[in-house]
Amino acid sequence: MTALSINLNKIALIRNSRDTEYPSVALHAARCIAAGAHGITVHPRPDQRHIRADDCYELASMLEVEFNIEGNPFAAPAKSDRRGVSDYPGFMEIIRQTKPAQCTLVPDTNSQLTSDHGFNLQQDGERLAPIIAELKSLGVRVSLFMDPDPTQIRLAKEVGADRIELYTGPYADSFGSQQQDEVLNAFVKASETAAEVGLGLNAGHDLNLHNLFLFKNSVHNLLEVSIGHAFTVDAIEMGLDNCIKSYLSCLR
Ligand SMILES: CC(=O)[C@@H](O)[C@H](O)COP(=O)(O)O
Ligand SMILES: NCC(=O)COP(=O)(O)O
Repeated sequence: MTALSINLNKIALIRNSRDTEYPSVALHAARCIAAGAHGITVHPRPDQRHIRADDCYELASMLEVEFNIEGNPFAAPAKSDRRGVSDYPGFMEIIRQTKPAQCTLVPDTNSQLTSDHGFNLQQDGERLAPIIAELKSLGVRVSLFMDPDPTQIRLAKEVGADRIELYTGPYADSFGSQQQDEVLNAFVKASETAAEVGLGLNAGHDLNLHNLFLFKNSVHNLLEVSIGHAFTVDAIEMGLDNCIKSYLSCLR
């Protein structure tokens, strides 16, 4: 069965909209796990718009399920602009302090609204290699956020990744349109390439209750999906327990 990892970015976004600790990211993580989630994902960005470094430390101290921290490995330390909120220590420092089960490296710039592309390893592979080596020396599984490009996926193996996470935004955008099958086929071929070179396969971004079942049953050997944006809204509408059950039913 494909593992369901719940991304808590949007819970943190709601919390950060006031000077309060409610909703608690850690408590929400515990509720998701009690309802059946297999793992928790967070994406600390330098502006700490949602997930903060302190959230990562708290989650790392309590989670007994897979913890996946996503982010730009080249993101440098940044001063906090909020009273009472710790500075952002740099992405790699967060990983060194937390040693999560998995780290998903994402090529986001600080100003991006959201993640919207995978790595270009012809451009970034050389400077990623030592980072990947350090992560693996910490005992952290390394996943690279990738577009469904077989050439790039082969390079992901060469630079030492354990897995790739396919960026599923284009699939979600095409879902239900005339372009759906063509776009989905690119992801199927990418999954075949990952399997061929011995990379584990994760996927995420804009997956939801409408498009998840087809994706999961089309690609090969999907080990994990990380879902947050749509999940958060669905949970408001359906209730958390029913929502987790509905997403899990798409993954069986
Ligand atoms: C890498 C990815 O696609 C998402 O995991 C990312 O966390 C989305 O970030 P925002 O929640 O900041 O849009
Ligand atoms: N890696 C994808 C993720 O963690 C959540 O993406 P989304 O469901 O918030 O689009």
